[in-house]
Amino acid sequence: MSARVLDGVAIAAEIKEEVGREVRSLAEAGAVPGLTVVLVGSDPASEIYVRSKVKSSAELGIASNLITLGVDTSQAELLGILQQLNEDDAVDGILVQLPLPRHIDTRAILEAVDPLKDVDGFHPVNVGRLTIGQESLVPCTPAGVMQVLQRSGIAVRGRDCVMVGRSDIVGKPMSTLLLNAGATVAVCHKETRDLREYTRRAEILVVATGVPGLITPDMVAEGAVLIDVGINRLDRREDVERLFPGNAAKLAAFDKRGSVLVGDFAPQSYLRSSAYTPVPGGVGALTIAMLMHNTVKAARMRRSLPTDVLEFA
Ligand SMILES: Nc1nc(=O)c2c([nH]1)NC[C@@H]1CN(c3ccc(C(=O)N[C@@H](CCC(=O)O)C(=O)O)cc3)C=[N+]21
Ligand SMILES: [Mg+2]
Repeated sequence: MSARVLDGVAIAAEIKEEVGREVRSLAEAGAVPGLTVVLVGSDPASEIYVRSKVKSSAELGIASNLITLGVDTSQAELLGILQQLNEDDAVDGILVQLPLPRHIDTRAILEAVDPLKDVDGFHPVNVGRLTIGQESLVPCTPAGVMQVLQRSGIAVRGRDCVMVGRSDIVGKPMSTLLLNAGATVAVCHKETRDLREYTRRAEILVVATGVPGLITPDMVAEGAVLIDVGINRLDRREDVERLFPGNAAKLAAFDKRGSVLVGDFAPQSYLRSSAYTPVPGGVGALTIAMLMHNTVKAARMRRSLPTDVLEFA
């Protein structure tokens, strides 16, 4: 069987186009959506992600603002800034880039964001609303996976789905979304005794562990749909050679840049699938598009405008 590549970049572009239209219609009504991203410290990966969030916002006409704070910013200072942003009527979406420095209590910060401005969907109110199937701001990466499935014509209702990874950011909300969509869902994690026994049953297998090459072909059912949420940067050539034996394209990419991005699936496992999301260019590409979508959705919710006019909620 030859597997279909699920093109995250193309799907993200389609969503961004829709969001751009929604931004223009809000702007015409005098309500330009605003997104503020808060970055504490100077982690190089975080800086890249944050810049690309700000750039995408600008492209779509969202008024974005980046607040960068020193690594030694206190929790109290950060809470003060969030309070100002909560009260600022020009701010529809607030995103505090993670990870935060160790001296800051991440949960306390996430809970200080107004749930109506919580475009990451990490506030307990949004987590709870998602769990009971009420309208909410949904975490961007799992929401992006649902869009990939839907826009690729892959049915979820009644299917056997396995989620590997139980993080609050991906695994838990992803399994909730699949469950709410009518799937049978098993959630596996580091303590799972026989991972393969579960993954081999999956018609849709979603993996978000951060372990490059964790899922090998023997763990994949023939014809399964594979969704790779892992983003791992390899910066040793021997690791690339081990995980991608004979893959000239990956090695060439490594030799050009000194590192490559790889997912949690060993590439040979794609050969058994009916469809899969590549890394890069799969699910990761959706994360920012969904952030843009959530910003528009937040802008509408806060003004009591209907959200069912959006392409999806
Ligand atoms: N509060 C918070 N919210 C987040 O949503 C958040 C965060 N903190 N911290 C870091 C992670 C990571 N993240 C990504 C954004 C874009 C790509 C992305 O565009 N990936 C592309 C390109 C990757 C590349 O080439 O570097 C791809 O996978 O194809 C990936 C990952 C958002 N995060
Ligand atoms: Mg996870």
